[in-house]
Amino acid sequence: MTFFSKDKKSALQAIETAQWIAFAPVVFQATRILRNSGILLAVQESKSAGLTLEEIVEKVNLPHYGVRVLLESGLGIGLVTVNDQKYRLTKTGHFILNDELTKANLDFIHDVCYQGLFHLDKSIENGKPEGLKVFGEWPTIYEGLSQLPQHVQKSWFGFDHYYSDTAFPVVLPHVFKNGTKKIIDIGGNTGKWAVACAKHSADAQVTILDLPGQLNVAKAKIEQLGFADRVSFQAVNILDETQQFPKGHDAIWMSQFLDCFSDAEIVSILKRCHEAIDENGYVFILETFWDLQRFEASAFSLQQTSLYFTAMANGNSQMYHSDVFKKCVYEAGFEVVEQIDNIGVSHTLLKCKKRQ
Ligand SMILES: C[S@@+](CC[C@H](N)C(=O)[O-])C[C@H]1O[C@@H](n2cnc3c(N)ncnc32)[C@H](O)[C@@H]1O
Repeated sequence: MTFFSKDKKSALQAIETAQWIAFAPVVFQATRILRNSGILLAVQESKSAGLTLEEIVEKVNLPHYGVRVLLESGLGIGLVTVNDQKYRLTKTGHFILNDELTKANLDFIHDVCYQGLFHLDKSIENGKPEGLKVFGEWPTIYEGLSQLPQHVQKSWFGFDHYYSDTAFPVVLPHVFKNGTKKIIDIGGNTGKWAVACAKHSADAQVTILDLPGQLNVAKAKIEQLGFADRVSFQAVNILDETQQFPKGHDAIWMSQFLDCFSDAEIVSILKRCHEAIDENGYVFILETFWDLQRFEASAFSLQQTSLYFTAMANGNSQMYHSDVFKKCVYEAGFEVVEQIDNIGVSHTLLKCKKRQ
């Protein structure tokens, strides 16, 4: 990984970046409103002809002053250009408007994180998600997930599913290639992986472990899709170390799950996986590691996502560096026998076996 080993900016670029940081919340909110108000869409639809300020005001039905300040902000941000008083969309404006990844990230940051991030300093000091109190009094966001306001849930799931959805089809053949039939899915959430397994293999049997609130959602979905005879459920709070995992399964699957826990908690969970699985069993871990990304922008996104865990989720977990994570895998008694990088948007699959 060479992304972060050099200071690549000139002094001029550096002071410019410093201003982007100083004004980051303004840039963020102006961009969001330019998108949501229909201003960027109107400019996009005008194609190369472009639109004047007055024409945009007419199309979006907002005050002249408001549209003017937003468009001028959009010029500085680089979302639009202006020539002969006509505004046109830039490439960045195009991605803000049309790119699904950008939409998932932007909505997640606004709806789930924005207000709570004000408490990041206290979260760091206390090791607790102090920002979560903007939504309610839960120890972690996971206990509150099914009770969050509808639009917050929508953005949380939109973010979570955007990343895992693209990875699941790629990893299914790897998980099933050794004759795997019975799988435990820890942190199975809405049951997406269980459904994908049931569709992929007629023999697949999945046991979903999750908090009770999430299991209710998963159960309803699995029944609706007609897979109730292939999927079973066990309510657990994984942080309760006395709770053991069911035995007699070929594999344990954890996707975007262990990043919800601290280093010590990951070791504890994996040790219980070690007890539950026999010598020939595998533990499959699907994770996003910031040091294993192809693009600097992906590493950046994951590094910043870590602070969602700090301020909003649980105060002690993150998107890990793969070295830190693999140390936990080793400490729990496993070795990584296969590693597949660059799956979906940004995932790595770790296939782990008990160490001899
Ligand atoms: C980020 S989601 C991952 C969902 C899914 N595996 C995927 O790949 O999209 C994390 C899941 O872990 C569950 N979880 C978090 N803390 C937990 C706990 N203490 N005990 C059991 N499950 C927990 C959450 O309820 C949620 O379903």
